[in-house]
Parts: sequence; structure tokens; C-alpha cells
Amino acid sequence: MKKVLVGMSGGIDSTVSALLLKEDGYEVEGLYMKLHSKPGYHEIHLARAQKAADFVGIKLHVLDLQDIFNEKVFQPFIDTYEDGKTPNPCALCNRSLKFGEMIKFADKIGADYLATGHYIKTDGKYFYEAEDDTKDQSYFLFYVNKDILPRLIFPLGERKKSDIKKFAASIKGLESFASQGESSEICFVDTTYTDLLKDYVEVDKKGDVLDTNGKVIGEHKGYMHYTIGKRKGFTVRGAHEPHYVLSIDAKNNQIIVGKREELSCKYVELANLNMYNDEKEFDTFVKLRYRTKAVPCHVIIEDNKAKVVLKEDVFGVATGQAAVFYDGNKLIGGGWISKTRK
Ligand SMILES: Nc1ncnc2c1ncn2[C@@H]1O[C@H](COP(=O)(O)OP(=O)(O)OP(=O)(O)O)[C@@H](O)[C@H]1O
Repeated sequence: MKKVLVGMSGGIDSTVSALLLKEDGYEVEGLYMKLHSKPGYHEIHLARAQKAADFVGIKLHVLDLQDIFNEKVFQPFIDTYEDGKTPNPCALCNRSLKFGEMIKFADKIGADYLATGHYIKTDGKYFYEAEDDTKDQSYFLFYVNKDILPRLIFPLGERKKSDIKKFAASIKGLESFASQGESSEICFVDTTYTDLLKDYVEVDKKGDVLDTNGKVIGEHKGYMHYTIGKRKGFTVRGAHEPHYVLSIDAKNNQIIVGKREELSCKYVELANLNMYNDEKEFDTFVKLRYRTKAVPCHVIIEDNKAKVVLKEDVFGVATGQAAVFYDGNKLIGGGWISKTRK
């Protein structure tokens, strides 16, 4: 009998995943990882995961990975904002924790496979967008090490979230999982990211708003409050039309603003690529932000960097974010946006 380790968060998706795998005849064990250090969080979620494991009838392991999470995900999140960029902590967590530490643990207990409740598909070589495009999480998995793909199972990739909810609601003992609230976008952020950042860095440090000629035209609340494309929360003297954040100068605590058309981007450079094939120059589609449509582009890869010429204008592209390549619904790789240009 093949053995599979399931990441159990205490939520409906991983609970149903574990149940489906058990019904499919796998030998299933669960793992709850203590990742971030939000006070009171693990008491509640570990208890839910234990309840889920008991219901499914599987053993639940618990790992405390708070130090590794802090090093690989949380501190880079703070540093990226401090650098005037926009981070993507979920992609880092998926690589290092959910599909890094967790595969190590799967090896330790002799599991053949690793499963999660992510909405994504794989054929062992590539990832594919989930059937439920409202829930697709492939964008956040682009940085997962390709060597482990043959060992991943995503029981929900072919299913719709609404069906999973109905399914759980119809099973005695699982109703409470169906009615639990959805988890927030970033699991360790309670209210806003700036509220969280305030405990670690000086966020509310007023500074100048500049136009593209370098002229001071207003005031902002502290550069970490802004991402590229934001149009609120700063003043521009005598402005009659909206102004958008075009770039952020962290060193000088300045933001540079302009009109919407000045936000347009036609070219990006990527660093730290993670590609699932070996092509070095190709035409494909790229997503430069979660929940946006992929745009056609031409890609040239050199070492672990890429030059990407966009065939359509994209507005508000932020350095620090992930750029993920898609060929239809197949994810072929991606990288981290290091430079943007008109
Ligand atoms: N703390 C954790 N320990 C172990 N596995 C986890 C943990 N957090 C998330 N996972 C795994 O990663 C998957 C995706 O996590 P994400 O936070 O995006 O999920 P979600 O849609 O809220 O899922 P769920 O309903 O299972 O909580 C989960 O379904 C689960 O398999």
C-alpha cells in the first residue's frame, strides 16, 4: 500500500483531501506544521487539525518550524517591504516549508507521496491551473523545486471549492469544517500588513512625494504604506487628476508619482528563476500579479535570470513580486521581478 503524508491545517480543504486519499486506498498520515508565531493561532488550528485527523482516522504528526519559517519567509517579508518592494511570502513558504520541510518529513516517515489541499494540478512534470479558476493557487507554487513534482498529489485540483463545501456539509462530523471561515490571504497577517510591520520597522515616517522630474509635490505617510499603482494615502498639491505610485525610493523615503499612463510597463527582468523546462528563448504568457490575466510575452533566459518583453502594456508592476509563465494552463516556471521598464 502506498503511503501519503497530508499537510493538515485544520481547514476544510486539507481535511477533505485526507478523507479522499483514505477512500482511494492510500495509507494516510497527517502533519500539522507550526509555521508563524501569531499568538493563540496554533492552539485553535492544531485542535482543528487533530479533530480532522481523528475524524478521518489517521495519525497526526506535529512539527514546530517557527524558526525556519521566520528565516525563510517572515524576515524576507519584512526586508522586502523595507527595501521598498512588494513581497510574496506564500511562494517562499511553499518552496521552503510546505514543499521543502514537509517532503523531508515525508522521507523520514517513509511516505511515497506528499499531498495538500491546494487547488492546483500536476502530472509529475509540470503544474497546471486548477479546474476551479476562482481558487487556482498555481501562481504561488511556481517556486517549488521541480524534483519533487512526481511525489505530489493534489486531491482537489480537479474539483470545485463549492462542491468541496457541499460535500463536507453533507457528512456528519464534517459540517463544522464546511462552515469555518475562509483563511485570510496571508496567514500571518491579522489586519493589515502595515500594522504588522510596525512591530519590526519604522513604518510611519513621513516623506516627500516627487513627480518624475524630481520636484517635491506632496507628502506621504511612510514609503512602506505604498505599492506600485496605489493612488491613495498621499497628498499632491494642486492635483486635479489622480496620481499613482510609479516607484518607491526606500533609501530616501520618497515615492515618485505620476499619471496612470506612466504606470505602463512593457519589459521586466527576473532573478532567481525556477523553470520546469530547459528552453532558453520562447514566446509564452506571463502573470505579473495574482488574480490578473496572463499577457503574451517573449522570454530570453540567461543563467537564472530572464528578460521578458511584454506584448501588451501592463499597469502597476511591482518589483519583488512573482512573474509566472503559463503555456495555456500549464505552468512552465517563473522568477522574481527585479526590474521594470516602459
Ligand atoms: N500549518 C500547516 N500544516 C500543514 N499543512 C498545511 C498548513 N497550512 C497549510 N497547509 C497545507 O497547505 C494547503 C494550502 O494551504 P492554504 O493556507 O492555502 O489553504 P486553505 O485553502 O486555507 O486550505 P485549508 O482549507 O486546508 O486550510 C492546505 O490545504 C494544507 O494541505
